[in-house]
Amino acid sequence: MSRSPSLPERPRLELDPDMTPDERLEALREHFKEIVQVNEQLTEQLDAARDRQHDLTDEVDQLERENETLKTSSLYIATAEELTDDGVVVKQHGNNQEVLTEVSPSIRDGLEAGDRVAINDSFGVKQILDPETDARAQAMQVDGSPDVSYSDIGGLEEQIREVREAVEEPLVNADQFREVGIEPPSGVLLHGPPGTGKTMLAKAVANETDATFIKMAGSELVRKFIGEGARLVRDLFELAAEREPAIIFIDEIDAIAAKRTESKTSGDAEVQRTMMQLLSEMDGFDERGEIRIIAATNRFDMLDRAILRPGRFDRLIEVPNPDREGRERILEIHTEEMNLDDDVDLGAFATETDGLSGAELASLATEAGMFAIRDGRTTVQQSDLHDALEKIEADDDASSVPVAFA
Ligand SMILES: Nc1ncnc2c1ncn2[C@@H]1O[C@H](COP(=O)(O)OP(=O)(O)OP(=O)(O)O)[C@@H](O)[C@H]1O
Repeated sequence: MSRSPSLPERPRLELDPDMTPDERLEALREHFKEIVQVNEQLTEQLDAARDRQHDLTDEVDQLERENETLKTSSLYIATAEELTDDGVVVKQHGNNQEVLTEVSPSIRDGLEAGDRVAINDSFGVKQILDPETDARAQAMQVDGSPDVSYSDIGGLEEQIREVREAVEEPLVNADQFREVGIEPPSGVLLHGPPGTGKTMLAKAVANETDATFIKMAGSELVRKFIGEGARLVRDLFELAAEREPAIIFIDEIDAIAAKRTESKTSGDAEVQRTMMQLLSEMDGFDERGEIRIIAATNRFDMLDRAILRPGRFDRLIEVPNPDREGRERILEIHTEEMNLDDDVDLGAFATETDGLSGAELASLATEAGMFAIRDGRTTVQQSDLHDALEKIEADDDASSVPVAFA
């Protein structure tokens, strides 16, 4: 560091009593000149000192910022598992270490079990992570106990049987598979038109096996989390390992596993990376314990065949639109809580709803209820069902105007 220059000497005025008035005046002028000179030198030094001070302040700011970054980067991510009178039980991500730690009252007030938190080296909770800024939390929907059961699903008996065999059995009777010496299917792919109950099937199997349901939507990975897809897929499997038994559900898998196109845009490269990560997670799946993986797609034709190879999504289950009996059962399920007039014949009505999906039948039931309310009634009549069907078909026609494929 450079040393600051020493201050100029203070000029001295030496007046001799024998001096003539002219000589005294001359001496005073000389002294004045010296003072002005020293003043100039001091002003220059002061300016230089100010510049230096400025530089040093910048340097201090910079160091403070670096210090902050160093401090924050040494925080670890954990989940607050349980709030007790003695403190908070946190589980660190990555190594699953659980510790009981103390937390300041200000943080404690806003903390809830299940929150993701940042902890320091000594496990002190430093901050609650804002779910809005947490891509992992945004990209994954985690449900400890989904409230869908097999009996809520209409018309998919064969599909339920297959899902139970491929997903539920290996989770519940892992020993039996081991003893017989066969590997259960790695991944199950549900394919079929929109709104036919694919998500319901995955949730129901999680519910039935007391597994955590973790959903990730392929389309969001490529639209919302550009550049983070591969990392989020890794996080997905990591989270499942933390929460096992777990069902990973990847909806709209076609968004990340579509056939390779000729174009080599950076977007494609990113999607490729995400898919490669998914494949490598699935290939290393055997050691993963009680985790099963289910994916769904409405665009089976678009899928890259690489994901269908043995050891990956090797059990395909088609989930079609419901047949007449299926539609009747779905209508029964969705009108169960409704006040239906005695004249309502769901069996007959089901015949008229050919081509409707489960989701459309569910909203048809709600619409019928709305027609009854509009008419000032508290019971739903057969005519309300017909009106609702007309409305749904009209909405359908309006929305089937061709749109550019995104
Ligand atoms: N088979 C069914 N039985 C009862 N309800 C159904 C059925 N299929 C769909 N539904 C109703 O439609 C809603 C949407 O269904 P779900 O999300 O499971 O469809 P999906 O096949 O996953 O659709 P998408 O392919 O659009 O994601 C359900 O919440 C339910 O109300």
